[in-house]
Amino acid sequence: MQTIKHTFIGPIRQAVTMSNLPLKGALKDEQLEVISEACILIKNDKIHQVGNYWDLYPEAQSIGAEMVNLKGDFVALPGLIDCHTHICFDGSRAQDYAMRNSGKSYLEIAKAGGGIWDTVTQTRKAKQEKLVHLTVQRANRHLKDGITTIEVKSGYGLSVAEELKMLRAVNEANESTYADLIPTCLAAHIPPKDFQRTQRDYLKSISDEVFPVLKAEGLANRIDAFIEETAFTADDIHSYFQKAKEMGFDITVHADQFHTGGSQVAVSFGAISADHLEASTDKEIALLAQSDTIAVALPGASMGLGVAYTPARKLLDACASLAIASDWNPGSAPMGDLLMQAAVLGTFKKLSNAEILAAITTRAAAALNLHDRGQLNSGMLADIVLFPTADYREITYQQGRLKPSKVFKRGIEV
Ligand SMILES: N=CN[C@@H](CCC(=O)O)C(=O)O
Repeated sequence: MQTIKHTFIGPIRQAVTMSNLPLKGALKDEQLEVISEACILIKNDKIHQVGNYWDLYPEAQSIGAEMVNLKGDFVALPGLIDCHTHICFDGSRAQDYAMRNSGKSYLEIAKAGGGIWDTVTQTRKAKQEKLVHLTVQRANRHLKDGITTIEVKSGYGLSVAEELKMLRAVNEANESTYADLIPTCLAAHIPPKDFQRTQRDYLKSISDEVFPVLKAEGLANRIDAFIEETAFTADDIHSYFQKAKEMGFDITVHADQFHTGGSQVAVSFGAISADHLEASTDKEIALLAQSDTIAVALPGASMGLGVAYTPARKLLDACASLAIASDWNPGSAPMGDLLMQAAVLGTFKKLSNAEILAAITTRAAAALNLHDRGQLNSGMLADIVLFPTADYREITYQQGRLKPSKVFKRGIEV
């Protein structure tokens, strides 16, 4: 028989539940549900109740809940969610960064054989155990920052064996960190330079030989592709995505990073999300807004490359859904600080607190097709972050410098 454990956290000056918000469109801070003098009662790994501290205190005591008595002011948010990362990699691209800062563009470096291919070379040399270790280290750094769910892409393997090595490493890493790692197969990152036949032949080898293993071993439910000049065209990807859909995978797309075209592919395949969108124009914004595909802004890539931010304000005003992710990777986004990047995007694109916080909680959960997290609500996973402040607005105001003092993952303080 399973033992039941209750945990009672409080008093919390403000619990920002992120509940009852629309999935799409602009949000105002007044739409946030903020419970003052709040508490959270946890039952095993789930939230049992969120309410007033004094109302729930007697019940918590009577059922013998473990009391987490908070001293001082705290704001509670649902565990943050980073819905786009590439944290499974080996090596550094400090050299690329210096080259970019001295005038070479990301695409020029890629065309000259550097960029993503450089990381592929270094990641292929690493043993699976080393990738597990590096991924766990990075995931734990994120966890300290309050990020309890982290999507992790492959895409630095680019062969049947190496892509599987990466995805097995991500799954193994998931066993060694409290954070939940959500693996995505990005074998369609760029065409591998050492594959002797056509790009379509390469994609066919992945869909024939990798997709069935992903299903059989439960390694990933998500298939991603980079639609770009130096990567794959809409035509290249058509049968690849069709096969992925037939097999029941969720689709996500690296879209409109430098040139448009990717978001059209994402919408036509009913992708869960279209990520990047720095180059999206009004046409792509309208397309995304009319679809169920979530737009994911990656401000860390804009900062890493020194290019324009995703038109987040326009997307929200057009009634698209917007998530924000760190894109943490060794090339375009080496910083990996989700909260800082989301807050800064907010200042440049005039986003409300509600829009920024929804983009890294409930809307980010939707971008991963996860419906059990992202809100402080009965029945949701007990993924909870406590920031040492009395006013939730301090979290974005301090632009990432205010770090959580306590993080709970599935009811356990980590
Ligand atoms: N744009 C393509 N992929 C990654 C960058 C990966 C890299 O540069 O290593 C991104 O999401 O930004």
